[in-house]
Amino acid sequence: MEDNQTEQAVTFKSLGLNDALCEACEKLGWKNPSKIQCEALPIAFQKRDIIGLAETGSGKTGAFALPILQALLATPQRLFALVLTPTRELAYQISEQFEALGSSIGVKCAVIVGGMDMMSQSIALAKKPHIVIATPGRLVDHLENTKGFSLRSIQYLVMDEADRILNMDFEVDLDKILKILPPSSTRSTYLYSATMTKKVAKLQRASLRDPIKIEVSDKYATVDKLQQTYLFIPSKFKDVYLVSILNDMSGKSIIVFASTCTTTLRLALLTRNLGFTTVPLHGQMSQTKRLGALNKFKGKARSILIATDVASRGLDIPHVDVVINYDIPNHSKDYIHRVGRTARAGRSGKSITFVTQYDIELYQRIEFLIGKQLPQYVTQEDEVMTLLERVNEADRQARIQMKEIEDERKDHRQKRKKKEQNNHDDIQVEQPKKKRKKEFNDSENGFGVKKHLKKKNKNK
Ligand SMILES: Nc1ncnc2c1ncn2[C@@H]1O[C@H](COP(=O)(O)OP(=O)(O)OP(=O)(O)O)[C@@H](O)[C@H]1O
Repeated sequence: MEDNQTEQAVTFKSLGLNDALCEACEKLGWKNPSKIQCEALPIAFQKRDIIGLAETGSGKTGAFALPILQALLATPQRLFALVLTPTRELAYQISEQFEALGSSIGVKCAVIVGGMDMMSQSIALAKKPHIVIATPGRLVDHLENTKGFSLRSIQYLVMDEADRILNMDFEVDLDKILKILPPSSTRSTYLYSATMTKKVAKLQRASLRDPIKIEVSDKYATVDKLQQTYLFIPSKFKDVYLVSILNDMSGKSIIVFASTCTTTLRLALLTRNLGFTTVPLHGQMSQTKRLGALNKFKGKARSILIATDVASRGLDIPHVDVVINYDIPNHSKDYIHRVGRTARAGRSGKSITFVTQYDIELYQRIEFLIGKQLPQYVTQEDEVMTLLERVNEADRQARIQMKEIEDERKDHRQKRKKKEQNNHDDIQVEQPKKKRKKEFNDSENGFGVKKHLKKKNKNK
């Protein structure tokens, strides 16, 4: 983490971290603490509440995980800390980091997120892990329905991506969680994000106890090593420009952000029809498919990830070279998180934001938020336009594929409904056991695309 390292003199040890954890940092290749870690660790060791604001990819996870692990080692206790995150993928990632840092002290984590089996999560909770990492909705489900599960003993509460967690859409769940936690006077609370709300009322909901605010960079700064650009194009040519840029950047790892699940799927199909190795990630996919897609991208089996904002916060995939905002984000703060998926931990990266005739106001808000004007991404329009026909054809195919996938889904839903109805009618009569139909949602698209393509090829 070149840029985030402070002077050689500051080491994890000199900040007061114990030997086991210093060794764990070394094993991860963390030679020196990052700026946010330098600031946060001593304050956390004094048991103070923290509001931590630092740029994307600057090591905030370590800044809250290390003091929690150090305290756990001093006073071992089950159900010691709760970490709340807005997305499921981020919960898994945080758990991996806790486990990597805490491997020598045998720390046990449980990830409690939606879309995964409740029963196996209940079993994991019954084993009383040290750290629970959860998305708010599923945690509330367990608090209400899993017998014997309580968080009354936790000593630490972390809200990662805190401004998002404190947003309206998590309000009801968060209030329920806060009500059953021990009072703030008997626990430490940490709020971390790259963008923090200034609204005092929102922060008060987290019921912090005289918190110390740590800001290691200018407000809402984007990373220096990130080369940000925009591209002003007519809305109708977004696809062809996207394909042209993907062509130019072949071999690089790229995340493309789109605003809806439908566009994400369409772009994934369109680009695949043109031979790119693309994988989509959006909220309408099953959780298993979401994790599968992400792992393919992380493992470099796919070079392009096309995603909605489920991937905009927190995901740490060091090899991402480029972020393309195909659709401009509706909230300017999301821009900071999206482009922060590249240029992490001192590496460099590029971002290109498409700005159409409809996006000018939103774009100006982004420039205002980051406090700078960005240069235009340079392209040769005539060269780009040579691709137009092929891109339009790939799009036409993609739309047909989407329609067929949707029809297949509807058909599947109807069959399932009918089956349920039959089972209900014949409740007294034992049904012959049918072989369970292969899960419909069985491709990495989450919409059975592969199956559909196979069938099509057969018909050819
Ligand atoms: N002291 C360190 N030295 C070197 N690398 C580090 C250090 N601390 C963390 N890292 C690495 O930096 C990367 C980014 O860390 P992390 O995911 O915690 O960033 P973040 O600040 O939470 O970013 P975001 O705002 O996007 O969530 C990770 O790969 C992590 O392993």
